[in-house]
Amino acid sequence: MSDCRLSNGKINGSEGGKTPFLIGVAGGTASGKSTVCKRIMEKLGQAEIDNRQRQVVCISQDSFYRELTPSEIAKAEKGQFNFDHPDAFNEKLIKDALMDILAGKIVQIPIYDYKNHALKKDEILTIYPADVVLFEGILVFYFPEVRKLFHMKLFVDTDSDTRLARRVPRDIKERGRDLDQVLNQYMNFVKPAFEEFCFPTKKFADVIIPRGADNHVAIDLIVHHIKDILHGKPKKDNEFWGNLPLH
Ligand SMILES: Nc1ncnc2c1ncn2[C@@H]1O[C@H](COP(=O)(O)OP(=O)(O)O)[C@@H](O)[C@H]1O
Ligand SMILES: Nc1ccn([C@@H]2O[C@H](COP(=O)(O)O)[C@@H](O)[C@H]2O)c(=O)n1
Repeated sequence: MSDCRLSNGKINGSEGGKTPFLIGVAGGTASGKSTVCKRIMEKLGQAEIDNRQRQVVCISQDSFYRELTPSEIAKAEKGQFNFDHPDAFNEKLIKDALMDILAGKIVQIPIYDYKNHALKKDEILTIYPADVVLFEGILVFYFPEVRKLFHMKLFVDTDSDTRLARRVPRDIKERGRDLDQVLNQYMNFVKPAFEEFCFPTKKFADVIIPRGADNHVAIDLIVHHIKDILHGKPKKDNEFWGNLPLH
């Protein structure tokens, strides 16, 4: 394996492995994107499998937040930085990583630390060549150059009250925030950016999943489709799905 280190510490190595089926999973904050991906992996019996042996892996777009300047970090600590704007992400690194994954290379992805608004220094996720790669995040369909890389696009469509009701306790318990900070950030940045940048990308989805992980029918259908791919059935775009929302 030959390695090259990218600017955010990612190391990409050429393995000449298989080209995975790349699935994008978009949706608003706390819509259930990660939970949907987890359910898909569980139903495929992939959740407990060693990273190296996995046929299905999941990557978060949050691993590609760009590094902040000290003054931006100071703003972020007060809930005054816009993490929901496309400029908060490093589009080039997203594209490079996905292209490397599609080329069957071993790719190392940093893990994001929401408490410090930065990538973790001591933790990295190694993505070995897999059959299916899920890439989830609020703006995974926003950048055209990234969007065109997906073989299949899912949009998790959960109503905004439910999303806010989930985000508040999650950000307080898991992301080190207080109530005022979460609500101010939501009203000033998260909600307007969802309307301007995330929601309009729903039209690019092949499959819309209302209610997220509660939608067992949609998840079962997606899993069925992935199993067909893993068992070598042809993987043509929209072969099965058309452009139907799965109500
Ligand atoms: N169907 C569900 N029912 C109840 N809680 C849920 C459901 N889906 C997700 N959650 C919870 O909501 C929060 C956000 O879910 P998550 O999957 O992390 O969303 P996202 O990845 O879109 O931000 C988490 O605390 C998760 O446990
Ligand atoms: N330092 C950060 C980075 C991101 N966020 C928020 O995370 C949301 C995206 O993650 P989801 O799991 O909710 O999809 C996004 O809405 C950002 O506002 C943050 O608060 N702090």
